[in-house]
Amino acid sequence: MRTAYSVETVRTAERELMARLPEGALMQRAAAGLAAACADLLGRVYGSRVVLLVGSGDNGGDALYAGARLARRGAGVSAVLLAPERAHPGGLAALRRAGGGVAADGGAAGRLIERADLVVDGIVGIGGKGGLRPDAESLARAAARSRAAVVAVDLPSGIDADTGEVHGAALPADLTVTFGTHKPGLLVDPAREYAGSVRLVDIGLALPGDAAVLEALQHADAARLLPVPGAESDKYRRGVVGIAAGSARYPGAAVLAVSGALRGGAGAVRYVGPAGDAVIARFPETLVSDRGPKRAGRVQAWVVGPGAGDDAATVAEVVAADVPVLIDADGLRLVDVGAVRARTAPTLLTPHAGEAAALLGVSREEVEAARLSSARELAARYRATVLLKGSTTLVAAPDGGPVRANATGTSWLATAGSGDVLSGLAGSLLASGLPARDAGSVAAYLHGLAGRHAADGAPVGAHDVAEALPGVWRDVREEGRAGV
Ligand SMILES: NC(=O)C1=CN([C@@H]2O[C@H](COP(=O)(O)OP(=O)(O)OC[C@H]3O[C@@H](n4cnc5c(N)ncnc54)[C@H](O)[C@@H]3O)[C@@H](O)[C@H]2O)[C@@H](O)CC1
Ligand SMILES: Nc1ncnc2c1ncn2[C@@H]1O[C@H](COP(=O)(O)OP(=O)(O)O)[C@@H](O)[C@H]1O
Ligand SMILES: [K+]
Repeated sequence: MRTAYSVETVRTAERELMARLPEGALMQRAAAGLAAACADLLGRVYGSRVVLLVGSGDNGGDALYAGARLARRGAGVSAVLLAPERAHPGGLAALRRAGGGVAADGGAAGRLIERADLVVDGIVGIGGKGGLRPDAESLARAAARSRAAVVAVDLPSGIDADTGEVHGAALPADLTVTFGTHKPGLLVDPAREYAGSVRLVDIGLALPGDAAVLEALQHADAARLLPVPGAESDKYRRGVVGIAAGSARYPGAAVLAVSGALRGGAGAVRYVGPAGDAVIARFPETLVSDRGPKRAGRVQAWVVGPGAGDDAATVAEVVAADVPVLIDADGLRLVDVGAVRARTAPTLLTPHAGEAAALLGVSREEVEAARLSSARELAARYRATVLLKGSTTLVAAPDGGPVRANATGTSWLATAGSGDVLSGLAGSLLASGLPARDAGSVAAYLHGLAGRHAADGAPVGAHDVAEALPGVWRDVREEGRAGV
C-alpha cells in the first residue's frame, strides 16, 4: 500500500527523528537521495548544466546540498536565490566549496535556465502557502519554456501538500523526489499532475500507520482483496449481484453494467428492468427478470441508476433493500438523501465531478479543484461511501479513515459508458462480500488498468474496457503473488 501523511504528521515525525540524529543529518539524507535521482535523470552528470531554484527554507537547503554533490561529480551548477539573505547558509557554503556559482541577477538567471539540462525546484516544500509568488512565478515560466527537465524537491512548488489543491501558479515537474512519505498532494489532482513521476526517498521517518490520510492500492493489495472461489464455492455462495439499470431510451447502459458485473467476481448476475432483451442477446448467462427489484429473487448487492432515466420508483425500491447498494448516474439524481442516510447496509455512491457538484450544490469546477474535500463532504452528508470518478478516483468512507486514491486509469477512459462498466464491476465485488471501500477501490484499480490495456494509446469503447478485465485480473493476481 502506498500511503500519504499530512504535513503536520510529517513535521512531528521529523522532529522526533532529528532529536536523535546529529545536526543536519536528515537534510543530508534528503540531499543524497535527491542528487542520486537527478544523476539518474541526467544520465551523464559530468559536463551537464544544472540550475537550482532556491527558496528561503529547508527545501532550498536540500536543493543546495544536492547541487553541491552534482558539482563534485563535474556538473556545472548555478543557484538562483529567491531571497539571497535567507538562503540556507550551510547549503550555500557547500555549493560554493564544490565549485558551484550563484546567478548575479534576474537576467543571468533567465539565461542559465534557458541553457540548462536540469532545473531543480527547491523554491518551497511542505512550508509553502498558496501559489508561487511573482518572482518565483517568472522563474517557473522560464523553466517551462526551456528544454530542461524539472525535478521538484519534495513537492512541486505552489501546490497544496495536504489537499492536492492548486491556488495560483505552480511549477510542473517531470520528476518529484519526495522525502520520508508521499504527501496527499502527490496523489490527488489537480496537484498530482504537476508532480510528474514520483520517487520516494527513505530518510528514516517513523510514521504511525493509523495516521495516514490517503492510501493507494498496489498490485499486492488488490490481489489480496480479489475474491477467488474455493473448492466449496457455488454460484450463490460467490454472491449474486442485481443490476437495476437501463431504460427504453438507454438499453446500452444495462448491457454495459452487466458486462462489468460478469467480470467482477459474483457467481451470478441478475438483471431487472426494461432492457432484458438487449442484455440477454449480448449476455445469455444473465438471469433476467421484469418483475421489479423486490420480486426479482435474492441478491447480495444491488447496482441501480445507470441509464435509469426517470424511474425514481425503482431507485427507491432498491435503496429500501437491506443489502449493499451501489447508486450511480441517474440514480444519484433520483435518490432521496434521507433514504440513503437511513440505510443500515453499506451504500456506495459513484458520481463523476458533475454529479458530485449537483449533489453538493456547487459547480463542477469547484469539485474538480477540491476533490478530496468534496468526496469527504459527500460521504458525510449521505453517510455513504463515495467513489468520486476522474483522472484520480477517490474513495471516501463515511466514518473517516484514509481516503483511497486511484491513478491506474488513463484519459482514454473518458468515453461514454465506461462508468457503467465500473458500476457493474464494483457492484459485483460488493456482492462477493467486499466492504464498500474495498469494492470501490479495487474496482477503480482494475477498471483503470483495463482502460490502459484496452486503449494502449488509441481510442476505445466501454465494451473494450469490460473485455480487458479478465486479463487485468490475471495480471494483478500473478504479479501480486510475485510481490510486485
Ligand atoms: N524538516 C526536516 O527535517 C527536513 C526537511 N526537509 C525539507 O525541508 C522542507 C520544509 O522546509 P521549511 O519548513 O523550511 O519550509 P519550505 O522550505 O518548504 O518553505 C518555507 C519558506 O518558503 C516561503 N514560502 C512559503 N510559501 C511560499 C510561496 N508560495 N512562494 C514562495 N515562497 C514561499 C516562506 O516564507 C518560508 O520562508 C521540506 O519540504 C523538505 O524539502 C528535508 O531536508 C528533510 C528533513
Ligand atoms: N481524464 C481521465 N483520466 C482517467 N480516467 C478518467 C478520466 N476521465 C474519466 N475517467 C474515468 O472514466 C470513467 C467515466 O465514467 P463516467 O463519467 O460515469 O462516464 P459514463 O457516464 O459515460 O459511463 C470513470 O471511471 C472515470 O474515473
Ligand atoms: K519544491
